[in-house]
Amino acid sequence: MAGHSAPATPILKDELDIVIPTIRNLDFLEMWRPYLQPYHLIIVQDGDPSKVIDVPEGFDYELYNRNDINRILGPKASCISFKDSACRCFGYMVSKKKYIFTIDDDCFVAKDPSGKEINALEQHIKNILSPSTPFFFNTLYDPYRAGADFVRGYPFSLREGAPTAVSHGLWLNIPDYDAPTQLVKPLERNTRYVDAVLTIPKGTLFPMCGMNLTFNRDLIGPAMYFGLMGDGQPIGRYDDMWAGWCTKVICDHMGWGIKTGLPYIWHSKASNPFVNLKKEYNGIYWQEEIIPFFQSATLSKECNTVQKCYIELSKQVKAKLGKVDPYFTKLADAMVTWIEAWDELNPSENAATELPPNGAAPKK
Ligand SMILES: O=c1ccn([C@@H]2O[C@H](COP(=O)(O)OP(=O)(O)O[C@H]3O[C@@H](CO)[C@H](O)[C@H]3O)[C@@H](O)[C@H]2O)c(=O)[nH]1
Ligand SMILES: [Mn+2]
Repeated sequence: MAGHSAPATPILKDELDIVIPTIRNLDFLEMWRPYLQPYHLIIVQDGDPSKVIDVPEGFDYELYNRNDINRILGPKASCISFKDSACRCFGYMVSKKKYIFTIDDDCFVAKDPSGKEINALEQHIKNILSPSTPFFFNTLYDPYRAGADFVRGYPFSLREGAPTAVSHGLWLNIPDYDAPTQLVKPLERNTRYVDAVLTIPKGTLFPMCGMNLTFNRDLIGPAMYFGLMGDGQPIGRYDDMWAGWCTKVICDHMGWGIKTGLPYIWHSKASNPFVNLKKEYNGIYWQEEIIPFFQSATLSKECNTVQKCYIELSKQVKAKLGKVDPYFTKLADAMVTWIEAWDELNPSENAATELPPNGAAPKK
């Protein structure tokens, strides 16, 4: 019949997995159904493995609980956190897809100022498929976005941009504040919708939040280790931060970009600030040492794969942060275990992205 074309295949349908850590339930997926149903879900069930997590009808998924993680990784399961959202990184490891979108189970579809629902995954895909500009700041924000461009004075030699490794989305309603800020501003809600996507400049760290995040797994997957947190650990709620700091140092070294801004999700649930303070206390104190460590971290040109960069970083963590607290020695060892487990589960990807001899950013 004229005029009727087959429904368009959702972009990256077979190249992207959606990773969801959960200790609750997955009812939130009902609101996301129009946007996420075509994609494969990897659900990482935290906490009691005997609890049954119901997945809404019609979603294509695989679900892993702690028994599965222990069975699949054996002793290497020690690097995967228990009773902390950091467990989500197991989903990154078992995925076989090029891209990952990870979202928390208390994040819902937000609306833009016009009242239109935001398809967060669609915006993440636009971000991750278009280049970044880490080497020279474009004052009109994302130059690759329709209706924008590079401004006068922007070097033409840099307008090809760099491969985008990470797309970091934001949150309306409950902002991702630390416990002290939550305690002094319990009623604060983020109502400000900023219509922008920015590349985080090379040499600048940022606080990566894991609740609305997409990354190119083929490029940066091995660096996305959400560090040892939760049960048995002296720190919590710094898993995504740790991954973000390692990832940014490695992206800067490899010549890749990280974007932040659109898309927004609606974050519905404020976790308990007092519980969070107990989890975060050491992190708030230690980060005054951690940040200078990452700001001064250097990687040699022999570090031409993400795995090699990560192992080198783990050695520096042990040497320099091990003095701050024995936890960092344990974390450095867990970083190595993570890479060993990653390479064991992803043997074909071991020939990871290597920087060509001239050091130019690899094309992927
Ligand atoms: O022990 C746990 C606790 C939670 N989860 C799952 O992880 C996400 C985030 O949990 P929650 O929404 O309760 O926590 P927030 O404080 O809002 O999360 C922010 O802090 C980061 C934690 O490091 C998180 O990425 C940020 O968004 C939910 O899906 C819980 O079900 C868990 O698996 N295990
Ligand atoms: Mn939350």
